[in-house]
Amino acid sequence: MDSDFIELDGVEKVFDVRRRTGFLRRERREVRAVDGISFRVPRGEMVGYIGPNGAGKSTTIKMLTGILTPSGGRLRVAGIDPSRERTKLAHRIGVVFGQRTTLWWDLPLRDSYRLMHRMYRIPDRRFRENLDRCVELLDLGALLEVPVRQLSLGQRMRGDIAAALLHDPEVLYLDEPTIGLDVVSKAKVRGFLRDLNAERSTTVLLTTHDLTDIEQLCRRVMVIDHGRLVYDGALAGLHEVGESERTLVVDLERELPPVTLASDPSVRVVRVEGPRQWLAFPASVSAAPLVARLAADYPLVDLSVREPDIEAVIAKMYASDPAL
Ligand SMILES: Nc1ncnc2c1ncn2[C@@H]1O[C@H](COP(=O)(O)OP(=O)(O)OP(=O)(O)O)[C@@H](O)[C@H]1O
Repeated sequence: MDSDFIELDGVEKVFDVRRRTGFLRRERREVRAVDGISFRVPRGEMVGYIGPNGAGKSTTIKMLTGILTPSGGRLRVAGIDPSRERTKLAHRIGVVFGQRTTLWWDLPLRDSYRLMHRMYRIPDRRFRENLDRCVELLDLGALLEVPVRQLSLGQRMRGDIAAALLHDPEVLYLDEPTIGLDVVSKAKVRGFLRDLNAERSTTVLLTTHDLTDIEQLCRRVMVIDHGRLVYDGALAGLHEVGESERTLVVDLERELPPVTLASDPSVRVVRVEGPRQWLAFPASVSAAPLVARLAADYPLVDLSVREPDIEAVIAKMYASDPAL
């Protein structure tokens, strides 16, 4: 069905790992990196795909691009079997790996884009339009003549996202697109992805360790752990299952005793350092009314909200449901 753009049914990937255990002895071991995963992503949806280190996220993305062949199960992207028709699929997908670049290190950005223009055989007009749009929205104008190796991480990431979009892919796989970026660059990248999804209905699968990425971009999140899908639903639901907490970090005008919100007993001060206090509250609760009440009762100078980390949320999910 066309509306299900990505389809996985019982997909598995088993790696055969050989380890030296003695002078002539080798031990063979199977690593089940992906262990029977099924899900569907309709066209135009933006989905978070999260999990702890080694959970199987990159292996799934590599199977979705056709770099790896599944050991079992059925997988289709736009009706195509990625590992059998990798080249055909390449024209319809874009991939961004936050920790690696697809750009040519010694070439200016513009030359990398020219090479992609040829490689993907993008019609001239489409290439120019897409490049102009990315340059404008990702603020790349001043960077086009700069060799990639001289770009900052945030600039390089924006350059990589543009590179992945020059051929108008229908689906974009993003692996840690905001890793190591400062707050301003993160906001720029997130804003761009939101607009892209709204304007072009690009399907996006987003892997990240930053739950704020998910919160700001995805209505649906899938959690993978030990190669299995352990959650598929709204981020708020994940917080409820995991009983996770967010932290409000407030800077007061002066040192004060731990703040109290009589109307909200679920808020607890967990740390105090001079005029700075850390308040934990259930992640499923909106921060805005808490901030309003605090601002009414206390002399606030500054504040920020910290998301729980994914590992903590998943650990709590296990604690609350031993069947997992
Ligand atoms: N080529 C390979 N050969 C053997 N084992 C592998 C290979 N690639 C991945 N694995 C193993 O498969 C498991 C899943 O790895 P994967 O890279 O998919 O995890 P991940 O969720 O992307 O982790 P991270 O967040 O650390 O990137 C890990 O145990 C990893 O060691």
